[in-house]
Amino acid sequence: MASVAPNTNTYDFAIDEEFDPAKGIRLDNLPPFARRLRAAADVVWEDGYNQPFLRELGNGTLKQERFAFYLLQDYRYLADYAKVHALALTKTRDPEVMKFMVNVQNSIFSVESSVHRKYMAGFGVSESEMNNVRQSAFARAYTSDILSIAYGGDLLDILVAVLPCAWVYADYGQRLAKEFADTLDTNPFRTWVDMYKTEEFWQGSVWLIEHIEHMVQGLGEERLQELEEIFCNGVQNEYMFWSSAYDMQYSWKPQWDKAR
Ligand SMILES: Cc1ncc(C[n+]2csc(CCO)c2C)c(N)n1
Repeated sequence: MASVAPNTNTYDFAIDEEFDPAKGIRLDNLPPFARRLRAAADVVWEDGYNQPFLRELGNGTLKQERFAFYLLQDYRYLADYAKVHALALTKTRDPEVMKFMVNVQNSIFSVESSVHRKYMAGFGVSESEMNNVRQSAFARAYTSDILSIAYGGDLLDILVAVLPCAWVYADYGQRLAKEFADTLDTNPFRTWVDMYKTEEFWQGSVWLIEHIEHMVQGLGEERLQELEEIFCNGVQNEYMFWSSAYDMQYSWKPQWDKAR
């Protein structure tokens, strides 16, 4: 059996500390609403980092077929994530927000999905197989959620809905790089960790956190709770995306996988 490391607390997130604007937004220096979101999602967030998929990805023992399942689902996910940003662009006339949305779309097609394509080519999976993958129930639930928010919600809803994607990945990427620093050189998943651990990826979250923080000023508690719900749901979807890939499960119940 693959060795599973004990729960390691590599996260600097300090829930009680005051935000110091002079330091800028960092994983250990979050403004109030971001801290509220992070605290509300904490149990799922930590379970996510400690789940088998991430443990084994970190120590290099994750089975290739589980990683390939994940990448195929993720490749499709990325296309929908780009569409969410395209829709967000239609909800604003603020050039800075519009530019961010364009940059994310560009980064998906030029940076992120090229890492996916490289891994898949190494696994002998063709582009046409990648484009015709059967979407899992868990992946569909996630993309349906964010797409419905993008179609029906306002800009703030969308920023909060896409924040878990950016923030969870930057956080886990940085933590994995730190925790498994000694063995990363020979880890087959190193390219993946290297991509998400970068400052550039974290800056995407910083941008979102800053704008969300600004936009929630003066909003009532009911609206803040709605946003918290969107965020926590996203973090849960991130968790299930990995755990269902680990189980290579397409349907809500594994025994339904073969029924179609
Ligand atoms: C299920 C899933 N959730 C989040 C990401 C990470 N991610 C997707 S797009 C983007 C920002 C711009 O490239 C980031 C960080 C992923 N790959 N798959």
